[in-house]
Amino acid sequence: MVSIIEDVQVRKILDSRGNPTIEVDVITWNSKGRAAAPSGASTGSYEVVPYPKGGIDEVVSEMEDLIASELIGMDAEDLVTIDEVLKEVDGTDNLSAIGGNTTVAISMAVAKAAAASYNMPLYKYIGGNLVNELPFPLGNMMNGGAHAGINAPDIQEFLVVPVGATNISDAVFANASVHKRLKELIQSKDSNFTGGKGDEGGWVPNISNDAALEIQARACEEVGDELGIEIRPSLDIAASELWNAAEQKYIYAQDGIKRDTGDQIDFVKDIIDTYNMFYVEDPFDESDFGGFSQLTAKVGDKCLICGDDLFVTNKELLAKGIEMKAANAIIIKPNQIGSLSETYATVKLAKENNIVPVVSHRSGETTDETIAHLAVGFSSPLIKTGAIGGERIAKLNELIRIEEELPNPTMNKF
Ligand SMILES: C=C(OP(=O)(O)O)C(=O)O
Ligand SMILES: [Mg+2]
Repeated sequence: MVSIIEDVQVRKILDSRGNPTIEVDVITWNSKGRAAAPSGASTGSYEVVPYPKGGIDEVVSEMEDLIASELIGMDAEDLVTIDEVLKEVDGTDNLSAIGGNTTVAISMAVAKAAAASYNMPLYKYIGGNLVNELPFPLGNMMNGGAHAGINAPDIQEFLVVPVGATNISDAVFANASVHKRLKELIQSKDSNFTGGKGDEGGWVPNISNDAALEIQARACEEVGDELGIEIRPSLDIAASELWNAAEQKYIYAQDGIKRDTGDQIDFVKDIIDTYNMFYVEDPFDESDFGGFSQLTAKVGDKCLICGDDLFVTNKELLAKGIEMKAANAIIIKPNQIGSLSETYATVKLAKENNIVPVVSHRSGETTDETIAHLAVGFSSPLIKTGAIGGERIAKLNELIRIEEELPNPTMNKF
């Protein structure tokens, strides 16, 4: 079947932070695909540029017709060529002319339109008929750093993974239970706690990093015992946000501590050992492949060390990381690289080299559920998409629906 594109429509919609973001409809002769782009707050320096200088308004008012005229008549199934045409229309190295959020929303909407023209869900269109694995959800429990206000911990994300869950429904409800338990535990430690949440729905406590690590571990243990499901703590340190290049130190403002790279290696290793961490993301600055390599050599046999700002979903940066043995996991955020076909190429390279691909949301999200389909379609062992909040549960609930549709669903393996 040929899924000829008949129209491309671009609009400005709200994201979860109340900022404008882009939504695209791609219409073929027999189907429609819709996708919206997310946005980051702790973005990596080597991500593509999300929008042209004039922002989304410039895309909607000046570029919609240009983009549509290029794509109309093309086959939505030929995503690689479509993504190349979008890059040619942009004409820059970093997609700054039409914006990586513009190209990624179009790219995802094209794939969804192609899938819909076969009456097929996106995960099946990408992963094939035999795909049957659900990702374990990395649930966001407490927020600090760039995703929270002052007095919050410096570590950006305190996460949990219900590694003992045998189905996605138990897994997402286990995460929600830990989130509830943590509210009680924070209240007992922090008399100023108002119940405030960060950008990704985690609580924002006014406590030290150590205190947050302790209650995170306690909540995992208590809820895990109650449910009979092993739940392991995890972190996104987002260390690029803490790195002060002039001082060559990581600044932990909440704790009043500065750490050089050697101290940071010891600090993170100690946390991994003490709390039996399952996963630690961005423990070093985005330029410090060496620090990543040293830590991975020490703890990579028992903990996933994941690069987010380090790799920005970029195949070349991942190749460098593979060469240097810098990490054993990679965050996959399609809008960091600007197209679904390049996202796929990065996932493929990761899998070929036993690097765990972790499909992820951004801190600014919409109710778009595409990444749930990508995680299943790519057979990604993990998905990072929050635990509660409308824009987060849009993905989690979609995973529950996908599990129901699959003939022999099973949780993924690591
Ligand atoms: C989701 C994250 O945050 P942001 O979207 O702000 O980059 C992250 O750092 O993993
Ligand atoms: Mg991150």
